[in-house]
Amino acid sequence: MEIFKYLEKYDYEQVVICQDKTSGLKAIIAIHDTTLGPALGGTRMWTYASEDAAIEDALRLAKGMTYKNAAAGLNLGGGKTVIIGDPKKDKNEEMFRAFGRYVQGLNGRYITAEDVGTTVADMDLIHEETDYVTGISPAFGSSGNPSPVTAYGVYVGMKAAAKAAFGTDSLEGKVVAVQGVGNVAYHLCKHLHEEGAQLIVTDINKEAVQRAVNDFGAKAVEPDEIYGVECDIYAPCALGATVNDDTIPQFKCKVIAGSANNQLKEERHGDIIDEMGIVYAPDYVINAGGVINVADELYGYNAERAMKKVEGLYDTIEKVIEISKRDGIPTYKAADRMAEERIERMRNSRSQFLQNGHHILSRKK
Ligand SMILES: NC(=O)C1=CN([C@@H]2O[C@H](COP(=O)(O)OP(=O)(O)OC[C@H]3O[C@@H](n4cnc5c(N)ncnc54)[C@H](O)[C@@H]3O)[C@@H](O)[C@H]2O)C=CC1
Ligand SMILES: CC(C)CC(=O)C(=O)O
Repeated sequence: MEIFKYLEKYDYEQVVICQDKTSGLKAIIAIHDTTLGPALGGTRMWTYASEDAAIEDALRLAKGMTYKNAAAGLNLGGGKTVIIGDPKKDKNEEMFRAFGRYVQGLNGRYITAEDVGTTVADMDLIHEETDYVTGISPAFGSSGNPSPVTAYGVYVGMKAAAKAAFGTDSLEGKVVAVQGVGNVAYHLCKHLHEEGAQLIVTDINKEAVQRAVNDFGAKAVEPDEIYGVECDIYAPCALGATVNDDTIPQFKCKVIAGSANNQLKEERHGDIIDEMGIVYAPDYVINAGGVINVADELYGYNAERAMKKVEGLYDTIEKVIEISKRDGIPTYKAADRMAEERIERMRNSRSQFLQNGHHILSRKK
């Protein structure tokens, strides 16, 4: 990968490569844009096919966080970390402590949290080395695992998308095909089941599938069958890029709304599904519940306040759909426009000199 060419193309600020031989830590912290504030985004631990694939994932996810935080109205920029390794086998205490020291070294430019493959316990270890970590144990006055809150945000956002597609936001009787029934999707399935939706689920983890079958009466299908099942809504809740040239011709859904980051393999796939009349709830808008929740910790965590903001994702999805209709553009472009406009407004807003302790004047005292 020609890294500087890529960084320049999408205007990244910084990439930190972290290595700690003793613990086996190999991590990439990507900071995309801090116009709105410090970069907040989770840490993913995953086995990547190559180092290039890991770097590319970190970069794509970090940029997604810039847009997610901006669209969610947070005063935060976008960043993300990937740790290369198998979260089931390769974790150790020293690894997360070593990573915590790298985060501390960035002195608040980047704040981390959970993502795929990392847990509250991992965040607690990072917290031993730095305060720039969220989603730590509630015992520390923190918000804990963001997944149930992300799931609630996806649920309300799905209802808003359903309203645009079916004329009602009721999900009773709707068939929802859920790909990946992990941390977020298990809770999503619970909300959907309670509202009377019918669930079709898949996962590469057979136990996860069985749990959804037992708890919610879901119908299980094989991983490669999920795209073509008869359903009203496809909810991608595993990894990214599942809306692509191979899957689109199989889709029978009228709505795509799920928690996965980077659902469109390429932007043109967002154009194709739009032409097919599928209502797409842009990934980084609908899955912002978790980051909204952990970001609240920066003000002193208040669960009620955070949930109120997460409920607002219904209106945000409606707004994106409105912009899409008004401007005749696909929803993914409408979301980008909304996020970019906010960043631009803040970048261009008048700045007045403030004595903030960092200016040369403060050294004169
Ligand atoms: N946890 C959170 O609060 C947030 C998560 N997200 C995104 O939502 C997605 C899910 O996150 P989590 O539930 O936390 O992760 P998770 O790791 O708990 O769940 C993902 C599930 O997908 C399954 N999976 C992986 N590849 C698959 C495939 N090819 N076919 C079927 N199943 C497959 C895994 O076995 C796992 O059960 C990720 O893309 C994540 O980045 C986004 C925002 C916040
Ligand atoms: C708290 C998080 C789950 C933030 C994040 O990394 C994300 O929303 O993808």
